Amino acid sequence: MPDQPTPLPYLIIDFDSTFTQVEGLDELADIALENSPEREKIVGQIRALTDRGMSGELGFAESLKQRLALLPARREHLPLLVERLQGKVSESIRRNRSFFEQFPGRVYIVSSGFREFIEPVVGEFGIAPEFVLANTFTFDKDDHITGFDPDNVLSRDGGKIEQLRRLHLTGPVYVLGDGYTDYQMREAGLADRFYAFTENVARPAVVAQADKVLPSFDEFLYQNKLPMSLSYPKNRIKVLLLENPDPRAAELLRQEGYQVELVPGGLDEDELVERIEGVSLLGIRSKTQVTARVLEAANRLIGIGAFCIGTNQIDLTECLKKGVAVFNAPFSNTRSVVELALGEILLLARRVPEKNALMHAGKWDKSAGGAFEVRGKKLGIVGYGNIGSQLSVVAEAIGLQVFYFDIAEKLQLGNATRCRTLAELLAQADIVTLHVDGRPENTNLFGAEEFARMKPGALFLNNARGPVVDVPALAAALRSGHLDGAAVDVFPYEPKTNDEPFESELRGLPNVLLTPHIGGSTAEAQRNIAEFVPERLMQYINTGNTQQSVNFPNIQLPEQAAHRLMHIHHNVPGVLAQINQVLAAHSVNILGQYLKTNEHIGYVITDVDKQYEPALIEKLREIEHTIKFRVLY
Ligand SMILES: NC(=O)C1=CN([C@@H]2O[C@H](COP(=O)(O)OP(=O)(O)OC[C@H]3O[C@@H](n4cnc5c(N)ncnc54)[C@H](O)[C@@H]3O)[C@@H](O)[C@H]2O)C=CC1
Ligand SMILES: O=C(O)CCC(=O)C(=O)O
Repeated sequence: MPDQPTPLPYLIIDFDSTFTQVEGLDELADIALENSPEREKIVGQIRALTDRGMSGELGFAESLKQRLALLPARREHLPLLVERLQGKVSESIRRNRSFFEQFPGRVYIVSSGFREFIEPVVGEFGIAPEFVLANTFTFDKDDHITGFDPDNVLSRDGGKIEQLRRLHLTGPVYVLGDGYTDYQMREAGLADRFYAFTENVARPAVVAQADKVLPSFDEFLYQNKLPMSLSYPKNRIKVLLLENPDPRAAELLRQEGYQVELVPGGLDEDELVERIEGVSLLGIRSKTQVTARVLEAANRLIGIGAFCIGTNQIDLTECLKKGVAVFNAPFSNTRSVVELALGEILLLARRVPEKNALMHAGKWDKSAGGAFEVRGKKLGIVGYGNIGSQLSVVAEAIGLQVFYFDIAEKLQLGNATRCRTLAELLAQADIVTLHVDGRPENTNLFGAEEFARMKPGALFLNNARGPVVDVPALAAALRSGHLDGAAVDVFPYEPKTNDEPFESELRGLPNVLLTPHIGGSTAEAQRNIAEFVPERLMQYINTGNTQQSVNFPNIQLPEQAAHRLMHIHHNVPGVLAQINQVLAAHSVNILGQYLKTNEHIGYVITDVDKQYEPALIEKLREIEHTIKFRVLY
């Protein structure tokens, strides 16, 4: 946050759809009509009248009169309404409650809504009744709401203007609101600025008149260098999402208040270099290469979300050196890949790819030649991680004997047999399936030599990564008849978009199933990923939690009523000591401190007393070997 607070101007804040997320009268109608068959219809009519009044399409007094005529509400409904509105205070206003408490006497609520429900809601924020200027209801002897007090200036057209005039405020006056009547105070020359508040509703006619548009109250505080609960407004955080992750991802990130931009398909290095400036969070899938050059151009990048398992497309070490945390979805699509592999094994064993092609060409070839049951056959799994081991379990359930080879020590599941070398596995497996990761050392893990070691007539599957297999060698093994079939989902080069043609030596070979990298492309997997990855990114931004980051030291942090400072530095001796010296020199009390390092960086989270001088932040930033420093809250 900028550190020099300016004197607070008078703030005139609207209530309905600004201070709260909703319109009070719409909610009152909803409550009053709870058991009425007409509820939906009447609430809809009231909403439409509210909108027409707010956008300036219908005179305000007329809109209010027509709404109240439709409203069958009673005094007893008001406490219910207040309770509902207290739960619907705008998010950014709610989180900055202490701001309102700090500046009594500077904030007025000027509303054409009703005092009966506004006062108790804003009162919780320290705004006293004399700073609430609003209409009042009239009631009949049976406590039905009959209308509004016509002597109240706010019930008339131009009422807010007259009300503000009567306040005789001296000094700058800023108006924050979502409606045309809020803008009119500025138009009448009574306010210095009109801020269109769009967190809940953005009315084009109102936005067009605004001096500034506020997607959140944090943005107002930030622009005016006023104290705020967040260190940085969320609406300033730009997210770039590539390769079409499930729409739920953008929805969650937008709900958080971030600006989200979507680019269908992937971007090549040059294109990404051009687009990455100003981006705080980048979301990709398996295609986009995040290289050192891209990271060099990424001047604001904080985190990368890989909406997939594999992260070999990202230069993880360079990310570390730039202080960029990377998160993936390590098991959201595991089951989908396993199901595809199992299906492929069964189809290849029955030569379905070949029979299917013949049938489509009008050829009836009923024969058992080359077809076999998988029961009792040996399945060799190379890479016994999440996918490999899950496949092991389901493959055993249909009678396959499982053998596996992994470079790491792995828990043996069910009756699976561990092979000590790849050669041992290849010599006995009837079907070989790859589930290794795409680390550079795995490039061409399978070439002519490995295929030659496989049993004649064996089947081969690659659902892992394209570069792991030497495709010309695989094609040769299939053409020669040494291998009986293959299923391949991943390729050394994959088209960037669905419009680009697919080229491969494997095209046209019999009993070869080719799929366009869809191992994880199921509704379930994509939805799981779209929830998992944004959650990790948001947690990192909000709390510094790096649990499950693929490159950062993993720290799971407790919640603390404090200021939280995040410091990422090159892993050299003495940085923690320097941080603590700076804190001590500013008499700041440390409430909690968490440090983890890896070979490249040190990651320190420090929770400190609420009170500190802005100069402290500058000093922490200046510490030698600092890569990134952020005040989280
Ligand atoms: N086709 C698709 O759409 C999808 C493909 N994948 C690919 O599948 C890979 C595996 O996924 P998970 O099982 O979740 O990863 P994982 O990290 O849990 O398992 C990978 C295993 O391979 C082992 N390994 C690495 N190199 C090896 C080698 N040379 N020889 C033997 N073992 C080796 C590792 O020790 C590890 O146990 C991912 O990295 C990704 O590349 C993942 C999801 C979808
Ligand atoms: O669905 C994708 O884009 C990639 C899936 C994949 O290969 C992975 O999760 O690693």
